[in-house]
Amino acid sequence: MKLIRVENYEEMSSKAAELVEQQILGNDHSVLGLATGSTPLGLYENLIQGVKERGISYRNIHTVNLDEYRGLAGTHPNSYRYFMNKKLFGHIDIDLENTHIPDGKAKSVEAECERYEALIHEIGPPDLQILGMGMNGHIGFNEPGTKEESVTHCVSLDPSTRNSNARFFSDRDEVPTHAITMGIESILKSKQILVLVSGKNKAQAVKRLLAGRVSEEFPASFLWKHNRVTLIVDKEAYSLVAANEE
Ligand SMILES: N[C@@H]1[C@@H](O)[C@H](O)[C@@H](COP(=O)(O)O)O[C@@H]1O
Repeated sequence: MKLIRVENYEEMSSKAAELVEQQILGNDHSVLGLATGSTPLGLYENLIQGVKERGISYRNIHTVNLDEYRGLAGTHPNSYRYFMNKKLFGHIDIDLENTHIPDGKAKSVEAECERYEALIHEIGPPDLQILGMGMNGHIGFNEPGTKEESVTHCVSLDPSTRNSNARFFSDRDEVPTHAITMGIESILKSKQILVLVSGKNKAQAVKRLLAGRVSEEFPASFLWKHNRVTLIVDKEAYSLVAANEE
């Protein structure tokens, strides 16, 4: 795992954008794996700037998102489809037809998971997958206990994840109880993975990740099984590791 230590959220976001744009400049037909949550927001702002100021084009780019809440339509303001359209896709020259996110409203969740997993393979595993990390080490919505062999599946969300994501909803009870997520195996198929972690509330998780012990109990630790992972971590998120080094 390649570690890039940066000062703060802004630096993490611009460094990440630099790496994403490098990928696009190297191959303008790249497949990007995208994430939601607060962490990649700064990255997306930088990517939007890249279109306006650096002439980056997404015309031939395809994207696959990691996950979607079960039960929310793409028009729901808390759905990840809505988030992606608002925060990124609506501001860049991407063809929306080339952007993929599981359908939270699909009638049959099993069929939707199968369709989505097949789609990832059809358009190719992402050349570059962006990941955030939950405080309990979840990646996508792969909660502790998820098997390494997991592909796209429906999960019951951990109470801690629902609590933490409640900040996006007007009421905690509105946070969906289930989600569709790419599995650990689906994520590890990506050619390259870029993990972004920022802030004090992730310091414990960064410490656990960098301890290097691979365990189902901490899903992000499976990233040690991939040979092209870059972790960009800011000072606060790295603080507990730094304290140990002193
Ligand atoms: N499903 C998403 C993840 O893809 C995200 O990486 C994580 C961290 O969120 P945040 O970046 O807001 O801390 O939790 C959410 O539940």
